Amino acid sequence: MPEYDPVRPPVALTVAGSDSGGGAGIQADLSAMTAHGVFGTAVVTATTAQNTRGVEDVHPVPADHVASQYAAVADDFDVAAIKTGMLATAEIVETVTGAVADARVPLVVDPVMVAATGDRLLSPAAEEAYEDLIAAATLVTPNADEAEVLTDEPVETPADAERAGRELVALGADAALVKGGHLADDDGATGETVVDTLVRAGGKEGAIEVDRFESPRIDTDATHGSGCALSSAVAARLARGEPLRGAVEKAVGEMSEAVRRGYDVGGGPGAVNPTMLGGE
Ligand SMILES: Cc1ncc(COP(=O)(O)O)c(N)n1
Repeated sequence: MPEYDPVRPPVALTVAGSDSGGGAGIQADLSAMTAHGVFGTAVVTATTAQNTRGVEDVHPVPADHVASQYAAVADDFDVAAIKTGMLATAEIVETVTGAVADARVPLVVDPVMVAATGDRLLSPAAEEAYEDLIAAATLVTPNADEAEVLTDEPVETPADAERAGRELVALGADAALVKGGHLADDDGATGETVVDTLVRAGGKEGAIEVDRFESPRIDTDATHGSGCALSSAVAARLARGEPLRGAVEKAVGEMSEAVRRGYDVGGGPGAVNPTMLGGE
């Protein structure tokens, strides 16, 4: 790996929505990237009028302006990894898929559909448009609900998560991390442990490799921004040149601390603290 130069750090790009409440979206992504010593550039896909209690209003950015933001960044910076978050509409999903098609850098796709507060962040018509973006992904990071929508099958246990991960890899993603925050155990109970399942293509002779990462379940509803921070952490590590499996394992491991030390700001459930991420 090249020696780290703080004046010329690796550059990553987030393509995501703005959370006026600061806990998720672009705001969480840039904090997570900075915590990794990675310079964050940002293409804003939508602004949300949002706080810890919910999403009041969503204003998608016109797709041609999403494309011009992307071109401005791609023309000037040596972007080493890209992550996508909230893409809001089918047109924006398609525009971003077209824009990243020849980027030739790792692409982490967090298929944001619904906020932790239950508010929709993606038009239902856009769910199908995600297939082509997933096919281009180095890693796709759905939670159980998003994995259900993307694979059309229930995702309730780690075994289901593995099946969904295999299906996302069959769609063309190099790897899928199906997050286990909302899953029961294999035997149906909600246990002390959260199991995140990583399915990767490209083992020997095309074999699929499966890893299960276990973390202690933290009893809190202050998980706002956790998906954004995790996918940005993986993108930042990939921008630093780390291999995928290790990047995911470290990012998943560090998320416990980001949740445990979450911010208690605003009247609703608080947000994770992305500055806890980015260790060696
Ligand atoms: C702009 C934006 N992007 C993503 C999320 C998802 O985050 P969460 O599921 O934690 O609410 C969000 N609420 N707002």
